Parts: sequence; C-alpha cells; structure tokens
Amino acid sequence: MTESASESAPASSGPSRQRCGLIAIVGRPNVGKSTLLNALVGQKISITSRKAQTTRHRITGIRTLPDGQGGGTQFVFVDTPGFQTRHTAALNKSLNKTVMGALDGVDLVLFVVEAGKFSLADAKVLALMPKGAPVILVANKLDAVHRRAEVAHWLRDMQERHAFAEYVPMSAKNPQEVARLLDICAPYLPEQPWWHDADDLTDRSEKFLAGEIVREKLFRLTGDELPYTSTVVVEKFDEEKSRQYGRLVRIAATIVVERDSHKAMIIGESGQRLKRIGTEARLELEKLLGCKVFIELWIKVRSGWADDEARVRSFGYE
Ligand SMILES: Nc1nc2c(ncn2[C@@H]2O[C@H](COP(=O)(O)OP(=O)(O)OP(=O)(O)O)[C@@H](O)[C@H]2O)c(=O)[nH]1
Repeated sequence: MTESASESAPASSGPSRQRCGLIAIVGRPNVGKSTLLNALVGQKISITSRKAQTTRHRITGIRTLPDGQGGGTQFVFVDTPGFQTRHTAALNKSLNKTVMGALDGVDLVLFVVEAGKFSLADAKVLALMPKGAPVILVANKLDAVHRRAEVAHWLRDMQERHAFAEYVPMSAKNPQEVARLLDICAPYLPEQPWWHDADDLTDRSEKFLAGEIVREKLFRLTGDELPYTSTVVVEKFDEEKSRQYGRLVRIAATIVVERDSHKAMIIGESGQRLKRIGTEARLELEKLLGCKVFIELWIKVRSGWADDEARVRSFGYE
C-alpha cells in the first residue's frame, strides 16, 4: 500500500534517458537504515548490527538499474548515523553534524521510522529535513506490526507532521517491497548522465571497508557488553604480490576502548574472542577483496576519548 500525496514527481520522459541523483537515508538509531541501504544496493555495504549507533560514517552505496536501451536510473545513497538525543559528548555532536551534512544538496530524502511509531527522537530528526528536497516517509518493519489496521490511522497522523512526498509502509527485509521503493524513488532523481559505472557499489576505499568489517565483528561478538564508543582504526593496509597467493593484503587495525575491563572483554578467555573477531573479519575481507588477507588486531585503552573533541577529530569523525 503506497499512498502518494505528490503531484510534483516529475513524469518519466522516454526509456533511453539516464537519471542520477543523491538520496539520503535518515532516521533515529535502530530503525533499520543500514538494513535498508544494503537491500537497496543489493549487496552488503554498510555495517548492520542489533546494537544501536553502529553507523558512524557517511557511507554511500550505489545501485544502477539500466533499462536496456542506454537509459535507466542510478541511485547514489548516503547513509547517516543515528541521531543521538540523549548524550552530549563530543562524539555525538560530531555525529549530529554529519547527519546535517549528509542532507545538504541531496535530491531526495528517505525518512525512516518504525511503522506505527513516532517518538521524540524521530521528531528531532524530522525537524532537520531540508526545505528544498522531497522527503519520502519509509514506515519500516511493517512485518513486525500485528495490527495492520492501526497503521492506516497512524499514516494519517504522519500527514499532519510533514508534507511527505510519498508514504511507503514496508519491510527492508522484503525484496519485493525494496524493489518497489526504488521504483517510487526513480522519478524524483534529475535527468543527467550517471556519475559511476553501472556495476560500482560504493566509492569507499577498501581500507575503509576493512575497518567497518572489523568493527562489525567486534560488536557482533561482544553483544551488548561493549559501549558504542569503542572504535577501530586501520593502521596499515598494504598490498603485495605473492608467488603463493597472487594478490595479498596485510592489514593491521587497532581497537580503541575506554577501559581495561573492555579490553579484557574483547580479548576473552585465553584470547579466544579476539581470535574469532580476527578470523571472521579475515574471511569476510577475503571474499570482498577476492584475495588472501592477513590481519593483525591490537587493542588500546584510551580513557574518556569520546569526550575529547580533538581526539574525536583525529579518529576521522569530522
Ligand atoms: N522485523 C524487522 N526488523 C528489521 C527490519 N529492518 C531492520 N530490522 C532490524 O532492526 C535492527 C536495526 O537495524 P539497522 O539497519 O542496524 O538500523 P540503523 O537504523 O542503521 O541503526 P544505527 O546504525 O544505530 O543508526 C536490526 O536488528 C535489523 O535486523 C525490518 O524491515 N523488519
């Protein structure tokens, strides 16, 4: 069920034209932005986890749907960090700046909420919507809603809150609904030549993705015990030619935590957990990079770094 409240979606003008534009995906933490981005791009790009606030960097994913006649649409997605409303540490100020930066100059915004819900945190993100760009309401996790009838009522309330261009109740985990969302977005992108090759998925470097993958394994394997202020810095990403393996990549990464107890938690009993984080990251990186990977992980304790603005900048969050 899509309710369209828009007369402004430009009409499609012939099959051989190319469309291309920037789409920001915004919403409070844990509404499913990373899951949606991965589904829209068709391959895992951003890092998802059950833990809130795992997405810290602006990550782009690219999806191109050619029409077979030289035209079609290229969607360039910008994922944004969850909008933090409770904490005021320097790290979170930097995150909020990143959210606003990601909205600047986009052609379309996907404002993601959980279907049937609208909290103060959602309202704070909605207040940041740019005046110029159309905003589509994505009511995600529809599969988790038991009383569907209430969603229709809730959608009417949402119309009062903002003049959304479209209202799309869906589940990021349902491929048909994800494909339909792409169809809904396409007419909002300007007619212009594609910026990237049709098979590009991201403009992020392999080094960046390596850090993201280590971070994902770190959070997945430590569960809720580890605070989200822990981070990963890739110190070394060297490529070599090897007689035995062909291409070979050597990675050294440092996991930065705030306390000795966090360090002990990551290392685990007789080093088992750290070893598993390294092994799982290596296997995934070997698939992604298509070559042999050696990975070395270090842990550093940096007490209070999330409150130190200069240090937040030095870790690359500005
Ligand atoms: N049932 C259901 N769960 C979903 C859906 N989409 C995402 N989730 C789950 O919601 C949780 C959060 O998803 P993420 O994609 O990490 O959320 P996010 O908004 O990127 O979160 P931050 O990185 O904290 O901003 C994960 O456990 C997902 O599996 C959906 O359509 N249905």
